[in-house]
Amino acid sequence: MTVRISGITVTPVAFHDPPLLNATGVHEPWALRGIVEVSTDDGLTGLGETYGDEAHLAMVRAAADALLGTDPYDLHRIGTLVAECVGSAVVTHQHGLTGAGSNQKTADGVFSAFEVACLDIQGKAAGRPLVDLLGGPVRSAVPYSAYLFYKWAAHPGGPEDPFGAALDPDGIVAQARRLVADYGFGSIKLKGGVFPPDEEIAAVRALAEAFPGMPLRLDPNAAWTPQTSVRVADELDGVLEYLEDPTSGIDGMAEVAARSPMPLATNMCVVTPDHLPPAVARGAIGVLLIDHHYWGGLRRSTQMAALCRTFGIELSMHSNSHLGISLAAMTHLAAAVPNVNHACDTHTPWQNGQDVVAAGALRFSDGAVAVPEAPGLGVELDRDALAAMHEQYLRCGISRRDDTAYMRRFHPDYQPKTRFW
Ligand SMILES: O=C([O-])C(=O)C[C@H](O)[C@@H](O)C(=O)[O-]
Ligand SMILES: [Mg+2]
Repeated sequence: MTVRISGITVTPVAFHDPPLLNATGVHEPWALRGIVEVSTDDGLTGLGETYGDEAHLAMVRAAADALLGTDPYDLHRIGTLVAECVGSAVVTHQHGLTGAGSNQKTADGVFSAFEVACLDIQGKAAGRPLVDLLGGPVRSAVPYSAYLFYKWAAHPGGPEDPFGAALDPDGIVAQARRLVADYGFGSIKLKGGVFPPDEEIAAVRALAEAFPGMPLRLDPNAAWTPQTSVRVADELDGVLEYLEDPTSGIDGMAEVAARSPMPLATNMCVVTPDHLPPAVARGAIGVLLIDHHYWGGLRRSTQMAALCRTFGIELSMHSNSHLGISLAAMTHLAAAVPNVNHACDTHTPWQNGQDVVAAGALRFSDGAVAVPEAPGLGVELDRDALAAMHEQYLRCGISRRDDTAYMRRFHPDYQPKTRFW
């Protein structure tokens, strides 16, 4: 029986984002995403979620046109058509928090949204949850970590958000208490690279005291030199389960890893398959934070996971600001991969209930999300919410995430922090 893709819509959306601080600046008041709906001539629709920056969306739209008439089971052909559309283009995320841009990463990022939607269709056609297309579940619920951010109480000129300020160890511990109480998280990640390393060490120590025995991570997004990274690693020996991207580049990470008491993790220096051989050869990383949005979808992520297992690299999962389609995809993926042995990152709490998917399919219990059992991704679009968030996109005045430019509106001399301390 032949099935063909008969329609694809790409809808940019915007949702409120708190003023979360990182090594490149501060989150703008709106986070952008692209929602992809792929429909087939036999009446099924699959969902995908991707980045919302204009340049990326232009490529997603161009690829969407090229995919009409293709078979949603023929993911190799879809990959080829996407690569042809992308050509030699390189789209980079201005914030740089997910490492350098490349042509491969650009094509993989466009492909991913369609791959997830096609797998959603395949699952619906088979009457099976998506996880079954990835080899079946090795866990019935996926643990996520409390993702802490230093933050302002409010966007300048705006109302205070429900999370309040977190600018010192007390604020960070209070934020952690709130997230752990509300979601039941059993691991904690602090986004660092905001304050001098000693202040962030103090915050991690305060977390260790407040949550004895809880796995902790610190991620300064390469804000430190290798020398500083080694010092911080030494000071936090026995406190961190892993240290994420303390410095930049495979060489820099390898230099730190050789002297660090805990494993180093990355979502910055290994971001396409060609980075893995040198990272393995140099012993640069112990944990990879996989992210299907830029690793070319869910199946390619499972292939990377298998490679990592071969080389003794453990897995966690990376997250940018996202909505429920992504959370569902991340949950199916992590449920199907045996060596996701650390709680995954998610920005979900920072959405504060905003979503394009109907409530109910994705719930946190004891810090974990149960794998949806309905066919495909197991989530349905809330069309009213989608329309409202699209309106927000049209009115928000942001078409590309730029944490540095936003920070400079309030601190004109601000410099992003790469190997700064
Ligand atoms: O390195 C990471 O874990 C991230 O890139 C996560 C996010 O991009 C986070 O840093 C953010 O949104 O500010
Ligand atoms: Mg990171």
